Amino acid sequence: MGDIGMPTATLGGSTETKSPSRNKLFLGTFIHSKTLTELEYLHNAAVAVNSLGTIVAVSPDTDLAKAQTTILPQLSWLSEDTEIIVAKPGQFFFPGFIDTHLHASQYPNVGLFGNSTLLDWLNTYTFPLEASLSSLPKAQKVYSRVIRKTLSHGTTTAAYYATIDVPATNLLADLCLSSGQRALIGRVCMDQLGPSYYLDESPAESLTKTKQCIEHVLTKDPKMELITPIITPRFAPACSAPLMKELGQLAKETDLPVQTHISENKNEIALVASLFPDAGDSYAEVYDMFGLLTPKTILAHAVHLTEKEADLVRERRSKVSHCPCSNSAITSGAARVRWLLDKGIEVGLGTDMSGGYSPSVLEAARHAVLVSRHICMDEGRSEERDKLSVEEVLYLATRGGAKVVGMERKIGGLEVGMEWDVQLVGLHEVGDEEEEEDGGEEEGNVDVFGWESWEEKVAKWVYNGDDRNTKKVWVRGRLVHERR
Ligand SMILES: Nc1nc2[nH]cnc2c(=O)[nH]1
Ligand SMILES: [Zn+2]
Repeated sequence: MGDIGMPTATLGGSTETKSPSRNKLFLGTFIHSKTLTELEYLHNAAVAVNSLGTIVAVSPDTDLAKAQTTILPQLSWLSEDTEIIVAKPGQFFFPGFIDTHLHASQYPNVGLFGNSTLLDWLNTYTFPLEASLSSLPKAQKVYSRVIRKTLSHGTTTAAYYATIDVPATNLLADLCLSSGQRALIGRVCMDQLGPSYYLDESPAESLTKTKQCIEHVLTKDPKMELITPIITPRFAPACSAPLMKELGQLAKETDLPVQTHISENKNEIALVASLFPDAGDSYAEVYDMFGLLTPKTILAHAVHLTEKEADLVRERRSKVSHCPCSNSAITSGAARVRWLLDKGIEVGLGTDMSGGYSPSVLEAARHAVLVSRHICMDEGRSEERDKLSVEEVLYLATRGGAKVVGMERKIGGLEVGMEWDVQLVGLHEVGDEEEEEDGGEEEGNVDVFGWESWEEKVAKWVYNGDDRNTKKVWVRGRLVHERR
């Protein structure tokens, strides 16, 4: 595929992902998930990241002087060639968030959903906006902004839906490349249910256009170092059987990931049952019939799955993106995350903008905590373990998300061999006169008084933090956001 024929002065193409950068040494406190329930805290530690963005050393109890006499010689790095980044007291490095489900094209509509529910929300708010992004200047404006906004909230990897439009979808891929955000990019496939002005004309056309977008990404980032194409049947009601069959076949041939929605809303489920009577009232079975339940399939929502469906999802090793903000906003229901996890299904978090009202994975994490508490209350259960903890939702936002997008060996944690996709988080320490002279804006919403444990600081961040606490963000070792 060639270029898209519009002003793309900011686009860097494949060279961006390979641009030489310096070796870096990070010093300070590092926090990441050790297990689903446990965070690991490394204080006064040093992490060395090579010029390719890969972590090559993690050394606890190492200050700058020690790092200079131990780590750097071991790596044959010269001090003067190494960039040193030191976290201030109270700051900590944390893996970048992985948003396993969001619609880049819907970003202008965040917060706009009124009292709608899924099917009328799609017709009233969503399809008209998505269709309008066939205007490339408009797509450029929206996509540039959504990338900047999500990076500023610490999202280093995003599984994006674009629209049905090929040039605009390719533009989103180009902009992620030039901005340095790791992304899965999906052209939306839909050949039924939508309005006549926003539909693929036929299964064949949908397949051809999907292949064009895949080819575009593979031309720009042949090794999929930063961008991965993802096959994206919108959801079963919007895809004919022949289209889903073609897409299932494509997934098999290419071994690419797949993303779609499942069991989000009760009317949607009834619609699927009426459209696909052969699936025996099983939404999951519809996807399975067409080869779309693969180990690389991301299923957004899974709110109303039956026991049998969840078992099928587990058997196929497909993954679930939990989108609590969206499920509350458009009143879809409460997904039973503990139940999914107990079954052995991998779960990550999704903002699902703009069904979800916020670009922040941190917001999704705290909302996941609250939804899990509502599930306890609704079912009249009081078992502590039904509730998701701060540690658990941070796992879902990082390591869990990495498993959902199939990148658990690369991202989500801070081990040697992983890539440096990291955010530097800073909380406001009360009494820091210098900061108080800021006038408040940069202090953010989290006040730390000095007597909190690190576990308490992290909990305060999860419940009250926002983008003001995200001071810097790196992807593959490249600084992609800095709060000034
Ligand atoms: N939340 C959500 N669910 C969907 N189901 C089909 N399309 C969509 C969408 O754009 N958002
Ligand atoms: Zn969605």
